[in-house]
Parts: sequence; C-alpha cells; structure tokens
Amino acid sequence: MKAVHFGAGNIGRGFIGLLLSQAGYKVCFVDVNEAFVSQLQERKEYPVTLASEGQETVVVKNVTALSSVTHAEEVAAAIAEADLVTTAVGVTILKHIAGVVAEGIRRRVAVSSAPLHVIACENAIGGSAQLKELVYAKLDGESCAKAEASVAFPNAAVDRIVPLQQHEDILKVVVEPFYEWVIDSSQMIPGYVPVEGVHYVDNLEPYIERKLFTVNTGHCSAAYLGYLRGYETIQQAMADEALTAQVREVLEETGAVLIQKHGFDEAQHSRYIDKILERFRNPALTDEVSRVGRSPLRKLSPNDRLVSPAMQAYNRGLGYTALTRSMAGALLFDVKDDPEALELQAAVAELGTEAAVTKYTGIAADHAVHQSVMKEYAKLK
Ligand SMILES: NC(=O)c1ccc[n+]([C@@H]2O[C@H](COP(=O)([O-])OP(=O)(O)OC[C@H]3O[C@@H](n4cnc5c(N)ncnc54)[C@H](O)[C@@H]3O)[C@@H](O)[C@H]2O)c1
Ligand SMILES: O=P(O)(O)OC[C@@H](O)[C@@H](O)[C@H](O)[C@H](O)CO
Repeated sequence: MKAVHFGAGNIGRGFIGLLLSQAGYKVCFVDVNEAFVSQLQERKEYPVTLASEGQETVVVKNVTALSSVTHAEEVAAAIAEADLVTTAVGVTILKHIAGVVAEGIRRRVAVSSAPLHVIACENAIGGSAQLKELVYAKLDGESCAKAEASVAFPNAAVDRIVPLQQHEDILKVVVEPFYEWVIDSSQMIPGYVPVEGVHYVDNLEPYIERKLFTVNTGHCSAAYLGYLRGYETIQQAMADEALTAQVREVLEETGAVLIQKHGFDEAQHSRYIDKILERFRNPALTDEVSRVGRSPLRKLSPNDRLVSPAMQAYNRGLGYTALTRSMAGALLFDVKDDPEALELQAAVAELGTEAAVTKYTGIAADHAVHQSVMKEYAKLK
C-alpha cells in the first residue's frame, strides 16, 4: 500500500508517517524543506523517541520523500498511484498543495477508478472538506465527476503533542506517548482497509470539537497567558498555579458547551480535562509558548478554538469570560518572528483594538462577546 504524505514536519514524521509505516504503507513524504527531503531520500528511515520515562525509540522504515518545489511532476505521479494521501502542513498551507493534488487526481481518474482517500490531518474543523474545495477548484468538470465516484476526502481529528525539534539528527523527532487519530468513516469509500491505531467514527463532530476546544483551546490559553507572564515554555507556564487555574476555567467553559451539545458524561469529561492538563505538564517535553501560540489570526478566526466555543457558549446562555480572556491574550501575543502576530499588532495599531477584533473574529463591536474581549484586554494590557 502506498501513501503520499504532505508535510515532513513534526506531526508528519512524529505521528502520521509513523502510524502509516507501522500499518504497512510505503510512505512518500512531500515537503518544501530540501534538507528533510534529501535526508529521507538517502536514509529511507528516521527515529521517533517517546517522551516518557523509558525514552523508547522506534525507527520508522520504508519511507522516502519528494520536494513539492522541484519534484511536482513526480508528486502528481505518486498521487496517481497512491492508496492514501494525507497532509500535515498547516491548514493555511492547503491552498498551496491543492494544485499538485488536483493534478495527481486528474491523472489517476483518467485511467483508474481505484479508491483514493485524501485526509487533511490539520487542527481545523472540516480540514479535508476545505482541501476538497481547493482541489476541485483546480480540476476540470470531467475529472471532478469521476473523482466524486472514487476519491473521498474524509475529515479527521489528530492529537499528539509534538514540540519544535532541535537534534543533531534533523529527522529525529521526540513525541509524547499519547496519540489519537479519528477519521469520519461516513465520508469514506466502502470497503476501505482500516489503518491500525486509527479510530473510525460515523460522526466526527463531537470528537473534533472535543479535541480542538479542549486540547487546543487549553493549549493556546496557556501559551497566551504564559507569554504575558514571561514564560518561554508551556511546562513553565503550567507550573504557575494561578495560570493553570485560569486555563482550567477556560476548559470548564468549553466543557459546558461540549457536554450540553454532545451529551458527554460530565465526570468523564472532567477526567478528559485532567488528562490534558497533565499532558501539557509532561516534564519530558519542552514545548515553546511561541509554537503553541503561533498564528494568532488563525486561532482567533471564527471557526477556530477560541471564537467558536465562545460564540456557542453565548448562544446557549453559558459562560465565556475566561475564553474572552484568552482571546485578549492572543491580541497581546507580540512574537516578532510570527508573521500573523506582526499583522495583528499592525492592525491593532492602525485600526484600533475594537475594529481589529471585529476584523479577525467576525464579532460585531456591539456583541456581548466582543465587549467581554475588550474588558479582558483592558485588564491584561
Ligand atoms: N505539532 C503538534 O503537536 C500537532 C499536533 C496535532 C496537529 N498538528 C497540526 O499538524 C499540522 C502541522 O503541524 P506541525 O507541528 O507538524 O508543523 P511543522 O511546521 O513541523 O510541519 C509542517 C511541514 O509542512 C511543510 N510544508 C510547508 N509548506 C509546504 C508545502 N507547500 N508543501 C509541502 N510541505 C510543506 C513544512 O516545511 C514543514 O516541514 C498543523 O496543521 C498543526 O496544527 C500539530
Ligand atoms: O498546531 P496549532 O498551531 O494549531 O496549535 C498548537 C498546538 O496547540 C498543537 O500543535 C498541539 O500540540 C496539538 O494539536 C496536540 O494534538
């Protein structure tokens, strides 16, 4: 079985590539990073170390790589022959890979009706659906019609904390032991071969919302509040009890929405929150606040981890103050080498905070959630 995976970065190597290789796939990574590509081509393997007491290392074998810059032709040919295409490039990068994915699908459906699944493993609601739209916009009508019958884009949720890596071996990746990959089986082509370790569900919404609005909402809250207190890592931030209490408050707000909306058991959800806070604290990881808070405009966008649960809480008559404190924290995330943080700071300076909040969150200035963001911003500033 052959898989083409876009993004040989942290989650690509440390999670998706690892699981697919263990499930018997020959994995071809596609990346813009020439160093990753040449090392993977040459060595055809790389090590993944678990950030746990035993520090167990697994060598991921049977892999290779292509450059999305210089090997576009070969990437399209590989997609035409693959059983699975996955991505972990960042949701805002999907538009840059859509062209080559479309070309691969065009070539494939012209000669074959063998099933292909294309799965975006990004932190976003409906990531694969977004990729499908981008790909279809680049496909001719006849190929689209054929693709409808043999190519599926099931949405997915992926969870494993993989921090920035700094090792002598650039392919080495240290990951937390926990992982969860959930795929919407209702969007898959019947008769698919399950990948070992993947959880297939017929309704993804509760899973993706629970993951994004707990792990990622809590994580970015720790990052933004931690940044304001001068912490460099999530582990440092989580050692601050007052800060951890604020992160827990946020997760109680998102938890109330999730419990009401999806009928989760309250006690079980509370244990889920505890486990996540424990994962953030993992002393065997060093996870930088700058990574976890990265791309604040994406994180402040209407369907993402802060605004969506805050608006859902508002609409259900539930609390959202702690969520708006995290949103205010995002507005103050002034990390110089993060292009989105720079854009946000420039917008705040040029338009004023009130208009910048509306511009990026989509929330009108007279809305109660917007007013709460402004109130929390004044307190944090
Ligand atoms: N790291 C985590 O803990 C984690 C966990 C779950 C989900 N995710 C999600 O996975 C995705 C990737 O995150 P990451 O932490 O691995 O980031 P990363 O920066 O380590 O990896 C992204 C990779 O994509 C590559 N890339 C960029 N543009 C490309 C292009 N046009 N074609 C091919 N490759 C390209 C980059 O060179 C990089 O190697 C994000 O959506 C993130 O939200 C991350
Ligand atoms: O990748 P982002 O920027 O969407 O979010 C940063 C972290 O919260 C994220 O990468 C987590 O480590 C991951 O989602 C855990 O599963």
